[in-house]
Amino acid sequence: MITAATADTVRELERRTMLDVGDEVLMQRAAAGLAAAVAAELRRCAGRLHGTAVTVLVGPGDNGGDALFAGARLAARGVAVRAVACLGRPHAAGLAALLAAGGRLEDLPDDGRLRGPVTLVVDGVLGIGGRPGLPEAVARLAAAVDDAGWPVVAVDLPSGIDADTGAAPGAAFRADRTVTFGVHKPGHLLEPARGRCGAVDLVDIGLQVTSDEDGGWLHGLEEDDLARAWPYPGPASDKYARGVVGLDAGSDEYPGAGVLATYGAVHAGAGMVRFLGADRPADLVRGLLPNVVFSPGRVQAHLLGSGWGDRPDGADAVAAALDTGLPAVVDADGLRFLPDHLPAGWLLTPHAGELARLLDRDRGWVTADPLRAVREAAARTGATVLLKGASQLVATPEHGWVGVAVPGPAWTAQAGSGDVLGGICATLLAAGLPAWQAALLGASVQAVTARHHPGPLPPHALAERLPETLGRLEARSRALGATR
Ligand SMILES: NC(=O)C1=CN([C@@H]2O[C@H](COP(=O)(O)OP(=O)(O)OC[C@H]3O[C@@H](n4cnc5c(N)ncnc54)[C@H](OP(=O)(O)O)[C@@H]3O)[C@@H](O)[C@H]2O)[C@@H](O)CC1
Ligand SMILES: [K+]
Repeated sequence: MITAATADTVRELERRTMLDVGDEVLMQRAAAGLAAAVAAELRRCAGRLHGTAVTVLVGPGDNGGDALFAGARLAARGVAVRAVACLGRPHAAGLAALLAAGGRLEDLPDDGRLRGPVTLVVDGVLGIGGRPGLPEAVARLAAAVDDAGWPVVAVDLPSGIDADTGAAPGAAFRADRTVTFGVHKPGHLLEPARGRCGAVDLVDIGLQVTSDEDGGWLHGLEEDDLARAWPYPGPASDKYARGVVGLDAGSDEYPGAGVLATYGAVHAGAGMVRFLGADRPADLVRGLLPNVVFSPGRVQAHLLGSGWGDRPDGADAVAAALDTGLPAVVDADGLRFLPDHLPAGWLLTPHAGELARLLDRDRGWVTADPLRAVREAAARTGATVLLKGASQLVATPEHGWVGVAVPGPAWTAQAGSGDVLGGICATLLAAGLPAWQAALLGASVQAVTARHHPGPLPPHALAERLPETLGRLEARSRALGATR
């Protein structure tokens, strides 16, 4: 699990730690970790440290201070280090340390082009104190560094991104490796910023990262977390332990959504699937999946809404499902028929456009800060909300942190993926998982399956590969259990 905290929370953690150790110590710890990471990167790309040339781009704050102190450590080991002052006046003590170690300082060239030998670039322009975007001259430099193809190590985060939201609304650096300190930031987990970070190293600087009760925290699932948490059936599991799902998805106009949701539920390991939707999708499902049942009866969770279109009795169907007291997934068209308040055991699975409609906002408001949007949706509806997209976020009234599913390849963003995902999540609800966990595991298992298969695969074909993924994850969970 990757834990991330917003800039304000990080500053509070730092403030508390500084009371114990003093303010210089944290920066020296950060610089030592950064220098070690840059040295490892130099060995990887040049095979040595001595005789390599590192250009350290620095801004006016402590992010530049980290970079300058790290540069001093590298200079002391035979690396030719020059700092380029990109914004304002560089951190005084850091600059003094670099100059004393034999490094030098240059101004930002007017044309944004770096001259002289460059083995690697360190981006220490802006850190958590940075506003998103870069002044024009620095933006030109970032583009030139990108074009030149030099390896880039970012200090804390690639300058120009928004640390707290993962947005990159203007120019920003692109790193091969990002070295962060104490705790990850949301920008390391959330697209599009995540895509600019490269590999992320976390350096321990002694912050006490204990509380995750307030609203500033994110937890990013990794594949091993998914392997540990998936509810694999045991030898004694009957169909009710594995979960009986009632699917009311698809319509005569959009039958495919019903078929895809059923593929998701069946291949995620539902004990039994009752298909309770319209006739046309029911006929298609009957022809494809003979294990599905079509009569009403006992279920443990509902799926409503995928492919409903303009269904006249949509509100009645949602109200009837609420009356059962069972958990439910509400997807797509079903989201238009919600009452004012829902239980936290209900899971809403909108994409950005649907979430915007749900909150009476425009889509841009959601995409500018998906974290804020998913939190607001959970608070307003009372339900758990999975916001689908490049980063899949889960917020619930049950706790303050937001979950981020394992990221998948971009090709999974295709029509029908959400229908399959609805079926997977409904199966996990039926197996007894809380809605937030069903959402995180469901979105993650779909992403992990896609990661392990060369795509693009159509959503039903990806669903058919879920059992293979689950087999691999179960073996992994046994291996993890054995080494615990
Ligand atoms: N705190 C700690 O204990 C530790 C912190 N550590 C390190 O400190 C980093 C945070 O340092 P920081 O707070 O000094 O902020 P940082 O991002 O370097 O620069 C802010 C300056 O940039 C300016 N500015 C901002 N945006 C701009 C823009 N778009 N365009 C132009 N200018 C812009 C801004 O100007 P202003 O907002 O005042 O106008 C201000 O002058 C953190 O990421 C980590 O690396 C580690 O050492 C571990 C211990
Ligand atoms: K940076």
